[in-house]
Amino acid sequence: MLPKREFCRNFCFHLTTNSSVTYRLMAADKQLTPMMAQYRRIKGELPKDAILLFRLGDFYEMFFEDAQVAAPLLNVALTKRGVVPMCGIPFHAANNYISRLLKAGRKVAICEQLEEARPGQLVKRDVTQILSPGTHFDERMLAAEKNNFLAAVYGVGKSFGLALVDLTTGSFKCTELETEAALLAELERLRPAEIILPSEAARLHELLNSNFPILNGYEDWVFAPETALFTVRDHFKVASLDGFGLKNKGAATGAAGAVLHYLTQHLRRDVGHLTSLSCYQASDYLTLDIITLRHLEILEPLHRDAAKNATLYGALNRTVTPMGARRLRDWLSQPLADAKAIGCRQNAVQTWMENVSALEQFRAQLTQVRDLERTLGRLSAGTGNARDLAALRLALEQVPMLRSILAGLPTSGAGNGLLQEAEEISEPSLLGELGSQVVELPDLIDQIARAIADEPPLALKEGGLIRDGFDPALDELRAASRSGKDWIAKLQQDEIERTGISSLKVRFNSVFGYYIEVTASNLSKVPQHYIRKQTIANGERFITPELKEMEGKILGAEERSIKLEYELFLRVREVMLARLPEIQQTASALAQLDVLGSFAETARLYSYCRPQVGTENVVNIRDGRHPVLEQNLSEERFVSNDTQLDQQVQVALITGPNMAGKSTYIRQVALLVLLAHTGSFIPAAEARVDLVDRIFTRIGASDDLARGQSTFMVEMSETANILNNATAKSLIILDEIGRGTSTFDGLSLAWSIVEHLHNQVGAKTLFATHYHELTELAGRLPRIKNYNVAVREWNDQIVFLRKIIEGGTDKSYGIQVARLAGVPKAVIERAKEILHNLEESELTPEGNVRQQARHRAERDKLKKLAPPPQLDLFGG
Ligand SMILES: Nc1ncnc2c1ncn2[C@@H]1O[C@H](COP(=O)(O)OP(=O)(O)OP(=O)(O)O)[C@@H](O)[C@H]1O
Repeated sequence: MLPKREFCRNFCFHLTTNSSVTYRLMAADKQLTPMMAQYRRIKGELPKDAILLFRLGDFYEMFFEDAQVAAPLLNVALTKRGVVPMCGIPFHAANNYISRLLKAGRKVAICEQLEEARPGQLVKRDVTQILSPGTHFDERMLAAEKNNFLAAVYGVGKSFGLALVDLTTGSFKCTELETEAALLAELERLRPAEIILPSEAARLHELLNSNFPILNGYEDWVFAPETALFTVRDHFKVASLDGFGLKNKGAATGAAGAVLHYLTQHLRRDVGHLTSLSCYQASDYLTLDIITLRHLEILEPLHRDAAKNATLYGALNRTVTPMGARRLRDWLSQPLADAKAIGCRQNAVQTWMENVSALEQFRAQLTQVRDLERTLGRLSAGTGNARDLAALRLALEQVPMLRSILAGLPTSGAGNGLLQEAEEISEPSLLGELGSQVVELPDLIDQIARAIADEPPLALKEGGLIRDGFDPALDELRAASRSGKDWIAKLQQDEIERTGISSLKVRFNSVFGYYIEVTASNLSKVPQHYIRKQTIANGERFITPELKEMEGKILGAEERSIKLEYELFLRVREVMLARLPEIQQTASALAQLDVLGSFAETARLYSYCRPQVGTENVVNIRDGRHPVLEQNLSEERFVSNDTQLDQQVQVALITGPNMAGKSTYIRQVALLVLLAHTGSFIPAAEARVDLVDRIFTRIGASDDLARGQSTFMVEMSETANILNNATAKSLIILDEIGRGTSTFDGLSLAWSIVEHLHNQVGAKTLFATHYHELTELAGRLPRIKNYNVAVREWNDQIVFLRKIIEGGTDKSYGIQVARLAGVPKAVIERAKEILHNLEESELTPEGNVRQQARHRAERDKLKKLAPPPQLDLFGG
């Protein structure tokens, strides 16, 4: 017998072709074989860029261009039949291969056989799923703690509409962004797995192309607000979108409509579980631009090989469910801009910290809820199985206890005197509010408990899903099958007695069904009415008419009971779907409670404090620590530092040796300010962090060679962005501005940037620099203060104290650091010699003294100068 694949190939090509003129036959529709005509029809109805996996027996086959594209991606052989290129993948390992195609950014259409194959007849086939990178449910590609967003972007005038759908969780949201930079930052934050945009929107394509991998042009008319309005209204069955906050938001409506259209029409997906649409506004949140998101390493480390927890998210994440982890990422990358909302979260964290045993109990219980959002996503999108129903039940069973723990907490979390704004004391309790959104569903739990077996299998069509006693018809079928099996078991005993063959066995396999097996030495005793079916190495197999009759009964009953089980599963699923909005609301509330609990747990473990949050432009931190570094330092203990930015000190200039801790310190301040805006407590002894409107960072040197920008160009573009967009409410951290060019150019730029920030912008600024000359500025401008990172010199060596102290410094200790780094002794000694000469005078190319120290004279002149003009730095 041919292996199945060969059989299929011969079969299909027997129908398809028997000569090398296949391609011509394919091209003329009327001459196509029935199967190829079927293939053509199905392929013709699909999105052009989808690769069609066409089920043929135990394989999925790809033909023509699909095969040519897929074979190298899948690393399978590209073969030919006639002139038709083809390749195939085994059905049982298809998921692995499909993942590879999705990872490569392709869409995959899966065409199944809808009936048993019968030789000589065309099998019914149709597409059951079209998958794309932003719309699949493949666990191997999904990260539990990350959303898998499909995004749609639509530009109207200067605004951009952005809509996001995560099919795996049922999350659907949209917003409008006013600038390209804001759009890029939001996309960077959310990192969609796939983005659709109008095909003709050339500028948008250009803008997104270099930053985001999977962009798909989609029909322009679908984005038009009038069409989109209709699509969204139709999906939610509402007359107006005002209730979603979409009034007068053409760009957001366009994007939301397009994403729905793409899912339902292009990918033919069921989106019934997108039960709500939330429209959010950038102004509700602290603005973090793309550079800040990356450089502060909020969600992802800058360097791929960095430890996983080397991010703010990694250091803060103590959530106990994946949905909590996803929500935490959201909160950290989208800090709040409203003191009241921040106060509500702080109250919740504080309540937990004051009720630690309740917190522990709550978190232990919450663990059992697992990924309720994704369980719901799978069930409602039709990919879920009975195990998902069992998981849903387990999650819902935790609800009464979770609610009762919440109910036992004091209603107000405030009251330790740290709060600055008295009105926050009367805020409604966020814990109470979230608790009221967690819904108990005893009927549904009961229904699942009665219906679904304790440990159901993964497969839905092999039985074993439904409990005995749930459905009388199923019980009857099972009884029939069981009694048949008892009859067969008894038959073996009876036949042994009747024939005297003690080794006689009644067995079953999927090819022959039930049969009687007799070993070679006993064949002479086989009765006349046994019908020989097969000879095997050590004996023979027989059937009898009565055995076959009973087999028919058993198999019939089994087949029907499996079918019925599947129907019953679908019925229970329907019951669940009727409660979908309540369960989604419960999941969302539990995700938030998980984050609040995680904030409390981190605060408790690392002694965080509750920052006061006001509106007067003050940042005053006592004994602040870097949240990530403090958890990751193995050799040193983290040294805490203070920060004071207010009406008196607007710009803090931080000098100090290499390696002393300048960058760490300024990043730490930015992270603590950010963290305070999320409602989390922060690693400090005491803190007041007033609201800021944006956090800007200019850190580190990175080339953007892909876009043809040099290190210095990148540095200056980032600086320009800051100077053009910062306000008096912003926080800016600048690390070594000007380093990328010649000393004098760099110093001049740094000098005038600081002046501009001080005189024109008024933003709170931390400026770490190696230009000691800049410390002169503190004497000239009122709100600039010098700090340096203390070191102790000892026998020509330095000890880093990591303490930020007031005052400037004029030594870099670069040579000492070079020695610590292992630079050869001879080089170090020569460097010292050159340094000495430099300090005294200018050098010849050989490193010898040439003339008197002009440098020093210039500095002295500078010191004597009366208050600015600013360009006098190197004048004269
Ligand atoms: N407060 C601190 N407590 C303990 N260790 C610290 C502290 N601050 C910094 N460090 C350690 O010192 C190292 C160097 O710090 P950092 O990169 O901030 O120095 P830097 O002054 O910016 O150096 P450079 O000027 O060479 O860029 C950090 O990687 C960290 O391990």
